[in-house]
Amino acid sequence: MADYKIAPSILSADFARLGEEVTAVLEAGADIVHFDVMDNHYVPNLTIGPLVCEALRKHGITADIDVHLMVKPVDRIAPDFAKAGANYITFHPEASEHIDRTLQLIRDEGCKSGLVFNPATSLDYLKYVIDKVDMVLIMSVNPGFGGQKFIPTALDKLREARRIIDASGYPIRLEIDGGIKIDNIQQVAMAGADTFVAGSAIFQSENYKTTIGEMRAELAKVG
Ligand SMILES: O=C(CO)[C@H](O)[C@H](O)COP(=O)(O)O
Repeated sequence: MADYKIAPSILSADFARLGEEVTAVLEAGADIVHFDVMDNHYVPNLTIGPLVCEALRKHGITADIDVHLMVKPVDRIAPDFAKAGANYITFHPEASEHIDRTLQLIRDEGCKSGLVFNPATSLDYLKYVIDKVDMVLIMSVNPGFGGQKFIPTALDKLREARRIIDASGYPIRLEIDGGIKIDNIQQVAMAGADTFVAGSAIFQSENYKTTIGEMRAELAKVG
């Protein structure tokens, strides 16, 4: 089977019990912690910052933390997340003044860097910086809120991103985020995704282990 990773988005967790919630999804079989950062400027919502990332590390979370920055500007805050224990830091190209510089800044801070593509954002942004990218994140909803419906045009974009990544020869992960459920995870894997962000589908389910197990069973059908 391909190296699939399931990344619960803590946006849908119970924030009053965040440490316990993250521990619970990891014990239930999740691979990566997806950490959504919103600034009420680039997106119309406000969430959490580096202090919370650091608190998760202090709580004993050792899994990779994948910080998705929905903030503008990017360069001022990215190093703070590196210091707080992030492993991946991804950002939206429209939110950075100098995309190449921001990617390099994240790598210089010791993290893996990535670009996030909104439903209407072209993958052209990848062309001249692909050597500095460790993750491509395709948004299958408009960013800002959990629990939205999957936008089907993301499937074509995933296929295009998969072609670009494979042609580049770089070991870049291809992540999908927004409206991912047990009943569509197989389809997005077939379109080329290898990393699956799921917020409401996991955190609003009765049993995290059963839900993650069912997601893995769907992925196993892809091979
Ligand atoms: O980045 C996000 C929203 O901007 C969230 O990660 C995403 O929407 C996950 O939530 P759900 O799985 O409930 O759609």
